[in-house]
Amino acid sequence: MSLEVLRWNELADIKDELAQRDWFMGTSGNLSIKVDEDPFTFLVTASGKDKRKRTAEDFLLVDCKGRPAGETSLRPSAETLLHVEVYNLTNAGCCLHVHTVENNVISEIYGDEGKVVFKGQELIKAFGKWEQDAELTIPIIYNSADIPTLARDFAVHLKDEWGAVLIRNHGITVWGRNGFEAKKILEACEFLFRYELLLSQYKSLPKPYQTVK
Ligand SMILES: CSCCC(=O)C(=O)COP(=O)(O)O
Ligand SMILES: [Zn+2]
Repeated sequence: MSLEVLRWNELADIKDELAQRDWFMGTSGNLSIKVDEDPFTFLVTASGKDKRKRTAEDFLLVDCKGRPAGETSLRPSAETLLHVEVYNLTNAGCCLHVHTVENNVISEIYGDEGKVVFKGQELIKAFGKWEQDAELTIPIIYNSADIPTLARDFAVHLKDEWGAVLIRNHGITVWGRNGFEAKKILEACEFLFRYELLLSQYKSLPKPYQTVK
């Protein structure tokens, strides 16, 4: 089996899992996985598809600038430039972008601060943060409609080989050294977002309802 087919199947499996969680509402989201270093190529989702379906036209191979690497009628994701930045600036092997209600609400609540910080949460260990008082900071960037501008703002936060950036009222983009790691980070982020929202709802209840009987 060629490396491209191997990576295709890996990304298709990740896509199926994220689809089962209903993380591709209204054709939103895009995924990519590195295939080769020389010449540099990666597979990226075709734009505007229903990502809950598994078809032979789900992904296309693109080059280091996000242009189709061969003859195809498929259009790479409109947000391919963000994936290009990930592979250009980090050692990542996979990049995932999803829109969920939870990541959008968190990005709006903390948007003016430009970041959301998590502390005292077991799941920040998914980011390799194992120290007692470790903090996880997820940057939040402005959702520029101009994709090159969005990609430039996003690229500022590409320091490590894994990480996450929220795009305000748009979604989250995560990356990792491989598909397993990127998915782990995405799941951890969505857990933390849901926890934060549930906890703030609970805290807003009048005192008697806060008492667990
Ligand atoms: C209908 S969602 C708007 C575009 C977007 O944010 C997205 O994630 C999906 O775009 P793509 O071109 O990758 O299908
Ligand atoms: Zn998007």
